[in-house]
Amino acid sequence: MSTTDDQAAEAKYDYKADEDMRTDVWDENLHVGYWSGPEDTSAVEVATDQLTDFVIERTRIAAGQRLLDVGCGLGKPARRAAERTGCGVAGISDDPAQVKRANEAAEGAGAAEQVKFLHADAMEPLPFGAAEFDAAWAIESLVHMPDREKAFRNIAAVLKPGATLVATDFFENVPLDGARKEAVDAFLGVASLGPIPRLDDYPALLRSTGFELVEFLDITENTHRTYALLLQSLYDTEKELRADHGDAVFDGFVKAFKGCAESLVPRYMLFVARRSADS
Ligand SMILES: C[S@@+](CC[C@H](N)C(=O)[O-])C[C@H]1O[C@@H](n2cnc3c(N)ncnc32)[C@H](O)[C@@H]1O
Repeated sequence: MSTTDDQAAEAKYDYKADEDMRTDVWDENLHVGYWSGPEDTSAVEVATDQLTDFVIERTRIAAGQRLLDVGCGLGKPARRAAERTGCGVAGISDDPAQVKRANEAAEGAGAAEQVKFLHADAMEPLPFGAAEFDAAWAIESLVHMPDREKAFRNIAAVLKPGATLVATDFFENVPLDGARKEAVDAFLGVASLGPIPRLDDYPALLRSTGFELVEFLDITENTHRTYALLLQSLYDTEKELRADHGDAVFDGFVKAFKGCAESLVPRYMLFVARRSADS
């Protein structure tokens, strides 16, 4: 290592400034992969689509219905939902550059009529009418938001009563200490993520924001291979990454992904919730 661990831990990667690092190291799906078990050896682009498919199935969205994608990234999951189900999708991101890229990609795929992306912040009331959507999802975006309660209230306001919300999120089931705490702190710190919620708090959080929890799945073991693969990918492109982003950022990522790969943290969930009829 060319910097100390302390310097690496302090190095902050500018999450929004550089989309290309994430797509070069990983995929245009900006989320973890899903592997059905040890025998599933799918490559990253397949495994990340497998996670998207897992989410799509649970939205129960159908042709002609409208899906809200909260934290749409580069729009690959939304395009897949539209293609597989025939639904219309409105995606939002608080990053205008992402929105532009997502709309260009939808246009390129001939899906611009069916899939549209807008610049909007989920911490503010959303730019849609009441009860406009049949379903919503938030794939790995909640961990970027300072206040999940606000996000859920804003989403609830634009969903039909009985509509489905599916989300993936990180969580903590037991207080972390030692190597596991260090690994999670490094992971959150390197990309300014957090906070990570406690599992016990989740059902009440949903209830108080207009949802009922329908299904909860701990998919940590199905998704955790992500960190070892990310680490491998960092090493594969080490020279370019060090040149483009500096040693401190590179070393910070290595530390974070290595710690996670070795400690089975952070835990990762998928939940399905139903918009309450009376809120
Ligand atoms: C890890 S990426 C996931 C992107 C996409 N869901 C996917 O799976 O490919 C997180 C996304 O959440 C978005 N995001 C973070 N905070 C947000 C906020 N307050 N409002 C809207 N989008 C937000 C980011 O801009 C980014 O698009």
